[in-house]
Amino acid sequence: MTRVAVNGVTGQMGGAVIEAATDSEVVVGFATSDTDTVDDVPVVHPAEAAAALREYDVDVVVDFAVPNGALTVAEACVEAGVPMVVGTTGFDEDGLARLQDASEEIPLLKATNFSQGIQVLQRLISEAVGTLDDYDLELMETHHNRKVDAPSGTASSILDVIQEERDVEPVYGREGHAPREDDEIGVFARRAGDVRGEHELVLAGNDEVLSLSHRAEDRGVFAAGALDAAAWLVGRDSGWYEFGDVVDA
Ligand SMILES: NC(=O)C1=CN([C@@H]2O[C@H](COP(=O)(O)OP(=O)(O)OC[C@H]3O[C@@H](n4cnc5c(N)ncnc54)[C@H](OP(=O)(O)O)[C@@H]3O)[C@@H](O)[C@H]2O)C=CC1
Ligand SMILES: O=C(O)C1=N[C@H](C(=O)O)C[C@H](O)C1
Repeated sequence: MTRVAVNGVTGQMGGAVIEAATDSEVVVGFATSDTDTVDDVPVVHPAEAAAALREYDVDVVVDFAVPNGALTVAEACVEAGVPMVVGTTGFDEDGLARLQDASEEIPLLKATNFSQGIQVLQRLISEAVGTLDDYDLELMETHHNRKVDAPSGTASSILDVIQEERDVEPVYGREGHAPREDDEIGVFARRAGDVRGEHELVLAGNDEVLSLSHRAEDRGVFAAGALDAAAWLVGRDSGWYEFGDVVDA
């Protein structure tokens, strides 16, 4: 069985990963709060992560935490020579560059969304935006009221896919008094209740509206995808990998 360490083990996704780990074993977790165990998994402070990776003979780290915490543990993975799957979202440019640096030393797979449906949605969006090349585009996402980063990592990735096809300028949370420009894309983030994650792209023009959307119904879908990615990553060469590499394999 693959021996997994979970960064952010006390969080919503940390719990989902422990629950989904049936073909692998979660042997240790990292979090900053003063907690000894989560579901019998020992919890270690991220500052001690490198030693814990060796002590618990960890094969791979699965991370769903916060950007600073992910970067601390990425450095520990480099020190201990352990591959890392990064699910945390909301990195700034400097954080992304530090992850890239880590990927020169260890196999590192980063995805803003570990559901297979989002992989397919991104391909459909690429085709639709390329084909309906003069339609207005508007991107919406909805998440639970505890989510701290906006727009979601997934929405940012979808925007990247769109910008590969069209030169559009994002307008975040439009307000005020101004005509819509042809080259703009409205991007909207809603936070309410316990919504697991909804993303929708609307394409409108020529007397029609096309809507492409995805809804995650349980965090288990992300946890299962991340664990698949973790098992796939063990034994790979150092480098930067994406979830598409796993799904297409
Ligand atoms: N890629 C994907 O498919 C998905 C990505 N996500 C992303 O995963 C991340 C976590 O989401 P979620 O579980 O809902 O969030 P939570 O707030 O529930 O959990 C965050 C976790 O991070 C821990 N944490 C905080 N600071 C640090 C630190 N410095 N080092 C290590 N751990 C730390 C918290 O514990 P403590 O306070 O005890 O340290 C907690 O365990 C978010 O960025 C979210 O966007 C979520 C779902 C799917
Ligand atoms: O915080 C979440 O919950 C989620 N975060 C990811 C994101 O920012 O896109 C993935 C998913 O939508 C759930």
